[in-house]
Amino acid sequence: MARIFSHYPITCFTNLGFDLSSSHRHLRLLLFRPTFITLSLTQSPCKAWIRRFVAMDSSGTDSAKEVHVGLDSTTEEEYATQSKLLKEFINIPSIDKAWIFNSGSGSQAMFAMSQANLLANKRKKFMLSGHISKESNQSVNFHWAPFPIEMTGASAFIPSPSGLKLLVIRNPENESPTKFEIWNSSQLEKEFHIPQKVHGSVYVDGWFEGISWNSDETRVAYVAEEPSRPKPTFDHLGYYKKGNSLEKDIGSWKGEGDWEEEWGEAYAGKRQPALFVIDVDSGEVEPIKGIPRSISVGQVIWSPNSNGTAQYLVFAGWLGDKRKFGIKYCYNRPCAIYAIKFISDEPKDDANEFPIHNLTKSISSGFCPRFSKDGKFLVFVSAKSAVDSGAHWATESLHRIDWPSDGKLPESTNIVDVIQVVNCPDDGCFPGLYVTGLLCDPWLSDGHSLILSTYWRSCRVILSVNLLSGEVSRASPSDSDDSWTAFALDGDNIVAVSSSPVSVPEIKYGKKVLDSVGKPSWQWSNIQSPIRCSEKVMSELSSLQFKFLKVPIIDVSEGLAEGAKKPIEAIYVSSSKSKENGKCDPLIAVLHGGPHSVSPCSFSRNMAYLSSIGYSQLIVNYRGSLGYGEDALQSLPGKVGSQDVKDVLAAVDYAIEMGLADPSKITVLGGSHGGFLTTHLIGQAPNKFVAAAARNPVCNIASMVGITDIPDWCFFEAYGDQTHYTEAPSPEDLSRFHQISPISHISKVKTPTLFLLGSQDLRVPISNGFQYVRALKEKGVEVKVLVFPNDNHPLDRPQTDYESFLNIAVWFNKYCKL
Ligand SMILES: CC(=O)N[C@@H](C)C(=O)N[C@@H](C)C(=O)O
Repeated sequence: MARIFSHYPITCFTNLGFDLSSSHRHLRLLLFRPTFITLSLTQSPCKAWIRRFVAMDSSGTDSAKEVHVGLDSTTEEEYATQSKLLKEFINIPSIDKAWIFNSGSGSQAMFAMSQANLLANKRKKFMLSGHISKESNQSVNFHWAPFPIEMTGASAFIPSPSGLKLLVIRNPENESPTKFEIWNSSQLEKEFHIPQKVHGSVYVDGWFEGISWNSDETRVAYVAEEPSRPKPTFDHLGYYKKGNSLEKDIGSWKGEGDWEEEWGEAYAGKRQPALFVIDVDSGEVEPIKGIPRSISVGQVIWSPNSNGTAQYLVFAGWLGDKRKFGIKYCYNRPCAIYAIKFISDEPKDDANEFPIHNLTKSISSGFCPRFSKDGKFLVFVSAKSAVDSGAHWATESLHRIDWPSDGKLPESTNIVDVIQVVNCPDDGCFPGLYVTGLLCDPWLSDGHSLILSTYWRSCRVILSVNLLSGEVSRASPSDSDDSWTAFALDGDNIVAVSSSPVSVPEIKYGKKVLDSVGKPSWQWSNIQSPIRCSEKVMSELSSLQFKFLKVPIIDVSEGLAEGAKKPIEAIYVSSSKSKENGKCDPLIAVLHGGPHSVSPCSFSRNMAYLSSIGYSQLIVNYRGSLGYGEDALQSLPGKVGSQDVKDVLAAVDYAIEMGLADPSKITVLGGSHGGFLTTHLIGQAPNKFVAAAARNPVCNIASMVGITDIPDWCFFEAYGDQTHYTEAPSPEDLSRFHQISPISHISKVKTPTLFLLGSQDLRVPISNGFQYVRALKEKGVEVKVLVFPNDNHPLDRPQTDYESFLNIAVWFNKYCKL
């Protein structure tokens, strides 16, 4: 729940959504079904809240505004109406993961899905399974189980390679033990409780996360928080007690001890990721020794278990010895693939540590290791372009190491390039690799081709990559404008999910076929969707359409690399209904963060909701975005606040010229670097936008640099190289940071702006937004601020997400007069 600059909660969420239908004298909060609480506004906390809310909902001083009670009845009515529609969109589930199991009678699919639970402010997790049958006419049918099964409370599900066992991990919310459950096809076989003194929560963050069964299904290797480190203890007199312990003891108290670096945003309070192996029969947990503490371990897998050869644990390791910068969204943190020998029956004492091998010494980044099915190759992704340049994300490469058949690792490994960084893709050609990870088992039956999902311009596509030849071919349909993600393989067939801004995620089944020269392609069939939306949502979506706009760039400055001179891409989403007098709907310019990220052409509940209430969208992938090759991406650093702003303005002007936007009804919305652009645009183009909404925006890099978890980002994006970085910025640095920040254009701003801020944000700390807000208030610009006390950078907890987009809708409606 948000705070609107006050200590009093303003909204009450129910399983029905949000209702603030009150008269001027009473605020009515709708609780579970028939229960209403009527709070008299003469009661002090509520009154104080209303007073502050009004103050921030308008410009200037707050003194005289207190006579009004928060919202007028029309606005309240609007919140009530909007909340009902938004709730229908928010209810749409997501498909998060999938597994395929093969048995004699065909394949069985299991889908992990989730849905917002507003009241609990969590996502409800559930599992839906189905039988895949291939009909004689080549069509494919999924026979779904009648109902999904709720799985809330489970942090991870990891089926064993044979599909006969399922490991369920339940991380605790407090200092309780972590639970490991081993299920067979009909019941719980074993349950182990791993106390905090052994390790903390298992990492299930999609970054360090790695949970891997060995081939004979007797052990699981995984990454978990190392045990708590002992803290200094003081007795009741305050005297230091020798021999620190972890135990709590009446009559003594714990100090804090030495501060330790953490991995920044999203990792606050998380202890160092370390490697463990559990024996699934006895429950015995073995911490893997011999890995220096300077390496944060992640993404562990087992090496092939060939007869008589040594078995290794292979993992990615990030160096965090000197300084840990924020790692979330930051692929530029140096990392390598390591291997350490695992010998289970050796006596485990410290003398028996095995050396750790760095397999990727010759390049600055290696992660996501995967062994080919026959164990001959080890494949991994590299973000060396990001590490070497300093961009937080850049075009990636894919590499291969031939794994020694005798299990003896050589002193130095030969790394073969499979996919190289693409600088300037030819039109319509592969633009380079942009993956966040690989499937657990990405292999086709030929043993040397793998399936992956990557950004390709504004779309996500599925590729097949031949590891031997480096040939890359598109497995998802090349004539589709939707975004496609591979979820699992059923032999050589692909189970995927596709979506677009105007269509909810759908499951697709791609059957591999060979052409006359033996080249594979995939024939795609629709699978009856497990995602059912309300009729209202379906009808709203059916009246929407989208297309790609190719927008010529306006500043072809000298020295610009070839790939940075090409038109940028924007996705235009609009209603397909024809308008009276050919009038345009109001438009939202939608700007992603990063800046080295991308807005893919895929479904977003919130954005679909905004479309359904009558907004067109112009989703701009300005230069610097992923998916367009390295030249375009690297053209932005050193020019942020200028080149990216010009690109967005070019896209908006292009939409106006094409008759797609009414210049008097254009709004702008963005978060983080997208919020940097939003606040830049209202300063640099003060007459262009009638309203703006900024989510955790970067407003002043000069004040952010000292407190963000990624100060290196500030230098890199400001100067375009890594040479200027220092922990102690000079006055010249600060002056440059100020000059390229939205705050330097504050005097020109007039656009009413909504701010959505998370108090726990370590990436763009809340003070950055506040400073800008206060400066706007000082000038009398209309602002509204929602603060989410328990949210960090993404503002994506269900209640926060819901309240944010409800307010964005009402805010934009106010200025676009819908
Ligand atoms: C690298 C990074 O986190 N940059 C932030 C300023 C930002 O824009 N973040 C992106 C990823 C976001 O969308 O939040």
